[in-house]
Amino acid sequence: MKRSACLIFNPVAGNSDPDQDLARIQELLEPFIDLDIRLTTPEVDADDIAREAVARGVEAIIASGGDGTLSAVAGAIVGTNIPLGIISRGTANAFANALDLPNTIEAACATILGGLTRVVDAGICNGEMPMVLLAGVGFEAETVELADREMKNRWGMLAYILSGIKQLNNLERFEAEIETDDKIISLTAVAVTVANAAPPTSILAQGPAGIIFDDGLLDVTLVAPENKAGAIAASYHLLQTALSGNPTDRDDIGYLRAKKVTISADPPQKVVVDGEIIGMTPVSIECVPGGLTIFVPRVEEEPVVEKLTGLADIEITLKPVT
Ligand SMILES: Nc1ncnc2c1ncn2[C@@H]1O[C@H](COP(=O)(O)OP(=O)(O)OP(=O)(O)O)[C@@H](O)[C@H]1O
Repeated sequence: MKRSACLIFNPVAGNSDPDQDLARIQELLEPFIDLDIRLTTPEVDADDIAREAVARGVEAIIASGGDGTLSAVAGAIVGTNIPLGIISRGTANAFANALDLPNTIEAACATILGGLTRVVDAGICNGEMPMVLLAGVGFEAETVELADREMKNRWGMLAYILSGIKQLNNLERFEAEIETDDKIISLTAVAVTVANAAPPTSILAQGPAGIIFDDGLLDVTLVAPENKAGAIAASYHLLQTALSGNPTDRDDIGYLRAKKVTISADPPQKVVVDGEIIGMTPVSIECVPGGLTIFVPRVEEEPVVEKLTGLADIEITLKPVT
């Protein structure tokens, strides 16, 4: 029997032609999946459509849009066991990058058609708001707020970097208190980030490097430089941490893992969750182990790590298979 899925499609996400994108998705998926296509509008958000699809008991949900759309759909289906397909068409594609998912339409559709699923963690903020990627307090929230729609349209991914650089001039330190299951930590910080999953570009989350999104724990990074020069050095170091996969060893950056984290700040700081400002501190975030089921690509076969051709006088004798 043909599979079926509700496709939630944001027609204004990213910079590509939405009609072409939708036609391509239909061309790739519809031979194999009956698609119930729902477009988001300024009035009807992706999470409303997703909740309605869950209530109808759909077999699978496919979300296509920028990080806002993907997070909204994922958040609405946390805990439902309905498999989620992701087709990224946004500016940063943090969602796909954080969860090791492809970010072209073709590869994303192939992943959905492959049918392989993986259970990953989610998070819940203040007991009610779902979180899939990360919550940022302080610097990250201010940076996200600066990178508005116009800037993203104009500069794409660079918008976040430019607003980060701009924000360095208004660097504000605050007294942070971080409470976990077994500790209360007080320090003067510029950013506290709580990640369930994070792409390498979310540098303020990279204290531990390699963030694990199915271990039942949240990864907390504390960034506490004393001044702007320290903040620049710490940011650069975190970028290297992300790229190398080695945890930080700087004195002004700390990290820990916890199931639940509560952050207070003096003065109170803005809080951003999955790219949206949700309010001010205090904020509480708890891990929801195994909260999401997503379609994932098949693990690539190991690349060939042998090259023996072309060597002068080489002789190779194959041994019998034992
Ligand atoms: N038909 C529509 N017309 C106008 N706005 C819409 C429509 N559908 C959704 N939206 C708005 O789009 C926003 C979500 O956009 P989304 O994050 O998916 O894309 P993006 O902003 O291009 O991506 P990114 O965050 O990666 O830059 C929400 O604010 C939502 O209200």
